[in-house]
Amino acid sequence: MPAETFEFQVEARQLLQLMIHSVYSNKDVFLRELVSNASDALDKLRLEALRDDSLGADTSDLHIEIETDPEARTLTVRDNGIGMSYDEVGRLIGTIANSGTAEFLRELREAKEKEAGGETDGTEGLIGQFGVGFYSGFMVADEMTVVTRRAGESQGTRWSSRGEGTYSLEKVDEAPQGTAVTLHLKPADPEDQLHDYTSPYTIREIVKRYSDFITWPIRMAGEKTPGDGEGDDGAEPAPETLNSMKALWARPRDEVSEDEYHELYKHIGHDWRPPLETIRFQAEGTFEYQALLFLPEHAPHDLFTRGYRHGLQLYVKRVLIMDDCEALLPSFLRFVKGVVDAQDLSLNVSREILQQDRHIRMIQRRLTKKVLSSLKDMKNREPERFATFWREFGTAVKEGLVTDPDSRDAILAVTTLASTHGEEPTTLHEYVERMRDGQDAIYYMTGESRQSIESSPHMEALRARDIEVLLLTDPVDEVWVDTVGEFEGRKLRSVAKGEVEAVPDEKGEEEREKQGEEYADLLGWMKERLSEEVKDVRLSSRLTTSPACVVSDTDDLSPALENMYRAMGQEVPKAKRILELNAGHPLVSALNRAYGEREDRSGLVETAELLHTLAVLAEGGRPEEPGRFVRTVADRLAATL
Ligand SMILES: Nc1ncnc2c1ncn2[C@@H]1O[C@H](COP(=O)(O)OP(=O)(O)OP(=O)(O)O)[C@@H](O)[C@H]1O
Repeated sequence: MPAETFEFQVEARQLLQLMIHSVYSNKDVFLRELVSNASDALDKLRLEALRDDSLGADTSDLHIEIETDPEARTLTVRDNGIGMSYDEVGRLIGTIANSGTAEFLRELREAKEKEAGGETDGTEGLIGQFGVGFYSGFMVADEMTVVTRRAGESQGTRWSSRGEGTYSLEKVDEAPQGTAVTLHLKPADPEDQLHDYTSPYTIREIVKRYSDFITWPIRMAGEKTPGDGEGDDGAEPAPETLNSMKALWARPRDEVSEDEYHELYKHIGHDWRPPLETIRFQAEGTFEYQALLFLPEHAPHDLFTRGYRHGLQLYVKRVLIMDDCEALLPSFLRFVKGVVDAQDLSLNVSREILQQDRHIRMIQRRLTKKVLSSLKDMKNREPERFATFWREFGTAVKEGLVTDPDSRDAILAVTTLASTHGEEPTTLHEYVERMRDGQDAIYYMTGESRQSIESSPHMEALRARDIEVLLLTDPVDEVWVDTVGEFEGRKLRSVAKGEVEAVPDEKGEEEREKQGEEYADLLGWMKERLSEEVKDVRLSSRLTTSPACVVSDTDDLSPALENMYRAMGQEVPKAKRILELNAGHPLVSALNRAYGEREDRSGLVETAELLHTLAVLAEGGRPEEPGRFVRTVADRLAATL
């Protein structure tokens, strides 16, 4: 079959351009990327062969091979791993399958826009910290060729491109199992950090620096020593293994450098940035295992989508037996990357069995504890770094308050929340320490944003009495405050639910009683008139400036929670709310007066309804009939002119 020419997908073309005209200072990392792909391909083959005996693949000597040819100026990275079928090559190499890459391009565009807008945050730094897999080969090569054959298939595929918008694909008969990527190297240019990648010395250095931990042998053909005479220079010198293949988690701690951990993280986490935190852990005794965990610095964009692939790599005595093993960590820690290497598990254990396994559950508990205690340490020692972590992953961690009662206290110890106390977030413990004498509850309010909560009428009384309120804006906050209920013996109370007693005030109480009598008739009448919308109308102890607000009964779901359950497909009856009036507001006192003086109260019905709608609007809700509300207000305003 003749070679066919195809165009790269638009994003892939953008990326190629970026690579070719790269201002990327460290070009050496292309080799790390190709070796990382080769290592993944070997892992995949071994896992597939383990599951499927009929695969017909050769797994006898899985390895990576680097071959250089100084005369032809080529470098080849070859593996005898899973390989790719004809269709896969087109799909995986011609397009950008990796969401992280698409995200990178988006960030890059934004940085460029900023740059154009005169902001200094340039693109150079961003490119400088990025590795983009296969395409990074074009930083050092003006042509790349891939010859690959998928394990178990008979025909191979040849892909080649000069990185200029098109690539060619053809089927080939003779191809060894696995993948060989050949780079036709650009001339070396040390000034541009373009080293001579045909030099064994350079290759040795780069592999040692970036890929030493790779668990497969990375071999390089031995250097031919100049023949010392006739006949003996034809023998192939033995290949040299460049990496130690030593699992980092099995090496003594003081022998592993920070950089080595970071390189491993980039490989398994498919991230181009170093991790925020590295956590090492070792369990001895009857069930031995080692764990090496990483907390990323940035949340992936799909962290909250259903199909998010998470989990750690599970090794048994240095052999990877499962990728994305979800059973090792609870779902609220799904962003954690890393490796667990256990001594006594069966090599072909299935996911289903793992979910039930007692030892795995034990590992999960220990790892969860360890991650949470590391977070507490980070919070105490490096508050800024912790703030970065919490901004990215706090929402996910708070899910654990609901789903994992055993971890609740440890999560509460690091949960930081916005509060009216100041700009800095606070823990619940710090809140309790600041509580005023006589204050018996921890007050919070949920809403869409800090601003909308702060301007809500529910906050007025607490502000007047100088009581701190937690400002909760994550949807998950609605749920955990309900589940957790109390902290250090203090109830968590919504300022938008039930009666707010803030600091009991004797004089206020007396006055309220007297007012209650004065308003009793109006309140009864309004309750009847508005019975479709509210279950009660009462005077408020929480308003100082707004005329009215709506609140929920202590045990009712808040409107946001109702909506959340509905969005999840659950049937929830609409809980009627309570309308509270501010007797100190001229509109309310005038309405009471008019109510007492007038025989015909039909004109007052509209005012009662308006008051209710204003209360709904004030907390960010929507009137039932916005059009009617607008007409009524407009008519009333017109009448005042
Ligand atoms: N040596 C190889 N053997 C088999 N498949 C490969 C090989 N190299 C690349 N691929 C396939 O091509 C895909 C794209 O590779 P690329 O390096 O561009 O991105 P990636 O490895 O998925 O992401 P990242 O580089 O961020 O880890 C890989 O996911 C893999 O499926």
